[in-house]
Amino acid sequence: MKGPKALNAININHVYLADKQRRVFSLFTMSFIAVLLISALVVANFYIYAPILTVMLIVSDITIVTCLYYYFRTGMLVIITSIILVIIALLCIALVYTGGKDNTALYWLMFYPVVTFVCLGLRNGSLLVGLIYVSVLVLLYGPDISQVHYREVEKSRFFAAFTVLVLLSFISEFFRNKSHQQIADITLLEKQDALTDPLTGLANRRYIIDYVLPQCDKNPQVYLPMALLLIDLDNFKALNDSYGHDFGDQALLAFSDMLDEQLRISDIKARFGGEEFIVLLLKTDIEQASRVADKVRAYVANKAIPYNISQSVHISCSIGISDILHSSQFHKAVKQADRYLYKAKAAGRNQVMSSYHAAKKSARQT
Ligand SMILES: Nc1nc2c(ncn2[C@@H]2O[C@H](COP(=O)(O)OP(=O)(O)OP(=O)(O)O)[C@@H](O)[C@H]2O)c(=O)[nH]1
Repeated sequence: MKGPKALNAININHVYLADKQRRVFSLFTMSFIAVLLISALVVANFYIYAPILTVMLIVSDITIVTCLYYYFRTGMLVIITSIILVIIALLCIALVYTGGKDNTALYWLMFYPVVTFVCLGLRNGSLLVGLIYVSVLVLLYGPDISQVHYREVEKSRFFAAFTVLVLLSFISEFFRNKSHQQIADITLLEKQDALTDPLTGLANRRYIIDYVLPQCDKNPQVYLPMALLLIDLDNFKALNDSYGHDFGDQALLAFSDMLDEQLRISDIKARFGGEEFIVLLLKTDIEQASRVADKVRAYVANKAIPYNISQSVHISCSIGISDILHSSQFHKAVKQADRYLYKAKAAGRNQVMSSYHAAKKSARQT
């Protein structure tokens, strides 16, 4: 069995969108509380705090609100969250330096690791939490530069509690992130499975209906005009009867490789069922598609498929072509291509039939 090579377009954006919503919601909740607290600090302690700290608090408030405004305009979640959390980290460090109101600064730090891991994830969160952890460690136990002196017992109790909190926040984010990734992987695999032919790894009918046509509707300039090739392997029953069902499977696999070898990566190749395939040639008209189909037909007919060490087998295919000028024409186009395919079979198989071939034939006759 081959991998789902044709299905790169499948995405699981909804899984990532849910995670983004979680982060956005956390960012706004955190920012709302931060702005409220900072404003309350400014108002309540206007005469107590040093003017520099008051100015810092006001500037921080304004910067946080401006950042949120820019998030609405640009959607740059990680950068804006990082800026806001750096501002809050600097404020926390300044609070520890000054002691805050009645030396309560250390208590406010307790929120920081939880909020930072939730909003920024494991990697960026670890950087910022590490920064604040080291800064506070230096302020409390390093050179005596702080404006306040915390009691030894207060410092050691704070550090024990803070360290446990940092570790728990890290562990919980680590496992949340891991399970989120596993859910994303499983969702992607399930989605690919549902849209893939298990034998050839090509797309299936559902992929065309559920993915290609809606995409074609959204971005017609990328897809249209589109040519539809309905391809059926010739005398496949006889091949199965002569060489066995396993070799029949091998021939289907070899045929899907031939499609890959002959067509562009951007062309959509799907197994429609049994020994019938559909190829959608993007931005291709009937004349170009007829040439491509002739090339594929000749290639398939000439390529030998090894049966055993001494023997190989040739297969052939018949192709009917139609064109699609709007995604709504798909089902009609399949029926039209099927009519041409029937003509190709009736004309002796190993043939391509399309309106272009029909026009050429009648031009030759006149
Ligand atoms: N090995 C194998 N055979 C399959 C598979 N799917 C369908 N078939 C066989 O393909 C054969 C198709 O036979 P028919 O529909 O009579 O067509 P045909 O023999 O190719 O004849 P024409 O299409 O008229 O050239 C059937 O015998 C199916 O059993 C598959 O996945 N593997």
